[in-house]
Amino acid sequence: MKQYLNLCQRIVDEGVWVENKRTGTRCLTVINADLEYDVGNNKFPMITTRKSYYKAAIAELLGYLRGYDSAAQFRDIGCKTWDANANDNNAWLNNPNRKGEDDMGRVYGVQGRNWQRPDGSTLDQLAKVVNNLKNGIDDRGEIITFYNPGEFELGCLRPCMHTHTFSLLGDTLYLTSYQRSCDVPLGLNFNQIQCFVLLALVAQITGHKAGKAYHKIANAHIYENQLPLMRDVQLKREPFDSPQLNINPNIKSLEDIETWVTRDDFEVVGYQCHEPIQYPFSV
Ligand SMILES: Nc1nc(=O)c2c([nH]1)NC[C@@H]1CN(c3ccc(C(=O)N[C@@H](CCC(=O)O)C(=O)O)cc3)CN21
Ligand SMILES: O=c1ccn([C@H]2C[C@H](O)[C@@H](COP(=O)(O)O)O2)c(=O)[nH]1
Repeated sequence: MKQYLNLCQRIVDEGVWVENKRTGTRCLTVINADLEYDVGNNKFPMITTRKSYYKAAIAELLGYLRGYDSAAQFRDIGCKTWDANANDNNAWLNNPNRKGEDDMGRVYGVQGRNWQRPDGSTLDQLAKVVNNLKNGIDDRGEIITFYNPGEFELGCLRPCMHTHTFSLLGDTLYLTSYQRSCDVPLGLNFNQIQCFVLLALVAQITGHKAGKAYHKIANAHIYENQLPLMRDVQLKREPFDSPQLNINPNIKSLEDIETWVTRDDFEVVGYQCHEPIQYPFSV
């Protein structure tokens, strides 16, 4: 939690104002942040200086792992975070590739599970990585990337946390995740949880111990309309100790994740937090 607050404070102290055309709201911005999460010792990186809706963050990750392409699918599993980008952004509403209400297009999990090859066949990046890791193989390219510049115009938003690299050292699995753009008050609260859960889940279904998850962010920002709440409210609070995350031990395969796992297979114990803060969201 301290590393999160340090990043927030760094943006407040050293950030530079950058105009943003897509949302029309300028952002206080820093470049480069390195965060790490101790998954092996189950220190769940949930924000404690405000209430964190961790189940929605986990549901969003489950949707990515299943290759969802519609905000309605995300809503059905308990996550409303894609409603605005699918239905309220003018550039996407006017894009002829949008297939109607709730369509997100070829973003995130679509690329992860259904990457299109030039010959028309598709590639399942996640299945390849899980199969290799299950067999103790790390070919130094156990990478899942959602970043497909050739198909940006087919999706509502370019992926933010775009690439995940898994590494095996003996029987311990590590994760390095890359993020190009980070809304620190809103998005990072979700992204920290997702890095942690992605490593914990993949370690569980491939039969390895989880080590650390490393999270590398290029552009980390606070939108101008979020700044007073961050600077004058959230940053004035003292954090509590990290809680722990219990994952249903019956989750044993990628197929389990695809078929029956829900956000209720994840339970946090020992979570103490301050009052909720509702940050404005820029579409
Ligand atoms: N401007 C912006 N920031 C983001 O963080 C973001 C996007 N856009 N677009 C794509 C996804 C959607 N994400 C979101 C969207 C909404 C919340 C949000 O409203 N969170 C609230 C409540 C969540 C709930 O009740 O389930 C929060 O207080 O954390 C979080 C992440 C992350 N991404
Ligand atoms: O997982 C996510 C998804 C999105 N974000 C934030 C980062 C930016 O504030 C916006 C995306 O806007 P771009 O103009 O495409 O950079 O969404 C996030 O923090 N985490």
